[in-house]
Amino acid sequence: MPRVRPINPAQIRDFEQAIGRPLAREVPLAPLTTFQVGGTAECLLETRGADDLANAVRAARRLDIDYLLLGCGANLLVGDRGHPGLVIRNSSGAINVAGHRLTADSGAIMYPDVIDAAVHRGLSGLEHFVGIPSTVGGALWQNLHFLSPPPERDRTMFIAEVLESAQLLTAEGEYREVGVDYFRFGYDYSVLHDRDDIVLSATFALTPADATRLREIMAANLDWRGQRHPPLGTEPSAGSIFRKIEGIGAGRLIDECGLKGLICGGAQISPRHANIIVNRGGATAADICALIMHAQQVVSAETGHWLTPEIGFVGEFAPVTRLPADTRAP
Ligand SMILES: NC(=O)C1=CN([C@@H]2O[C@H](COP(=O)(O)OP(=O)(O)OC[C@H]3O[C@@H](n4cnc5c(N)ncnc54)[C@H](OP(=O)(O)O)[C@@H]3O)[C@@H](O)[C@H]2O)C=CC1
Ligand SMILES: C=C(O[C@H]1[C@H](O)[C@@H](CO)O[C@H](OP(=O)(O)OP(=O)(O)OC[C@H]2O[C@@H](n3ccc(=O)[nH]c3=O)[C@H](O)[C@@H]2O)[C@@H]1NC(C)=O)C(=O)O
Repeated sequence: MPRVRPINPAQIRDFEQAIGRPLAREVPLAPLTTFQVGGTAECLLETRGADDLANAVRAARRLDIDYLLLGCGANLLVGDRGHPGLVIRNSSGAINVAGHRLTADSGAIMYPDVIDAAVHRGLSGLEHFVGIPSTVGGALWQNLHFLSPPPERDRTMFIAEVLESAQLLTAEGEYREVGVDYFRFGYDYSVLHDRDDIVLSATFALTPADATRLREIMAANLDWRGQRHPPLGTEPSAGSIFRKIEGIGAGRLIDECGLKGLICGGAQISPRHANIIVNRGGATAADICALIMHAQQVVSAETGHWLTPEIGFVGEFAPVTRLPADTRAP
């Protein structure tokens, strides 16, 4: 992973001048991620709307500042040495509904804010993604997905299916409205993985439906997740650590290798779902990396499958010094 170049005093001064307000300094990033892990951001800006986000990104690019665009921090592990550049926290959260179309800023929170706004008006298409931490921008980046409603639960539903258009600040610095094809969506993939485009807002084309039925689907999906995944409120995590292995299951492989419950410092392979690592309190990024590497080595040796991380690693990492102990806890 490329090193983050520290932001220098001249860049800070010029950036503050460009956006017209001071940056927050030495901001702990752990509380801004669902893992609750990681060091500090040298500088942090909270955006105040889609225009503000675009201005901030344009200024960072013009001044050659290394920046991280942070949504809910739900799919990231921040290194213990933090981010020595600029973190732009996307807090642009406007949501508008007109007819069956919902338009939201990219920093709007999918659940509860965006999903509730749709369901409240009896609009179907987003209710499947209840309980998954994500901003609208993060949802497009990873093609947010969940299983189709019960009783069938026979396919995976993707946010791409209801996306109509999005406003981007492109890698080339242009403002552009694009349709769904632009994103080349796949499983856990969009073109945003390979291009430095920034999503400013998105419009979803939804379908009128009975709000009671939508709420039933939401309740069933929350129940499904509650039974299988460790609760985020008490067991912080970043969801699935490793990419899906179609037809086999990354979680199943780790489970079959007997690694559930394995502890390293404050981190643990969840006893509930083997593809999720939880922060039991005081976990460091190094603890989590040690468990990731250990699971990769054991699963490779025992099954021949190589587990590829699905989460993003951001900032600067300290070396892994502590190895997983063969202690298990429920
Ligand atoms: N199914 C599940 O149970 C879970 C799913 N997830 C998924 O993880 C994602 C988490 O979203 P979120 O917390 O908001 O994202 P994060 O804050 O975790 O950011 C992840 C990456 O998304 C990219 N990104 C975020 N916002 C934008 C934007 N406006 N424009 C372009 N790229 C952007 C950035 O990539 P870059 O650095 O390349 O610019 C960033 O590094 C969701 O897609 C969610 O589906 C997470 C946990 C559980
Ligand atoms: C949690 C995430 O997404 C989830 C998403 O919520 C659900 C529902 O759509 O489907 C996927 O979970 P999953 O549990 O099916 O994925 P895997 O970890 O590969 O597990 C596959 C299968 O292995 C089995 N399994 C799982 C865990 C375990 O401890 N033991 C076990 O045997 C289960 O039968 C499971 O169904 C997504 N995970 C991945 C890696 O794609 C995330 O992206 O962070």
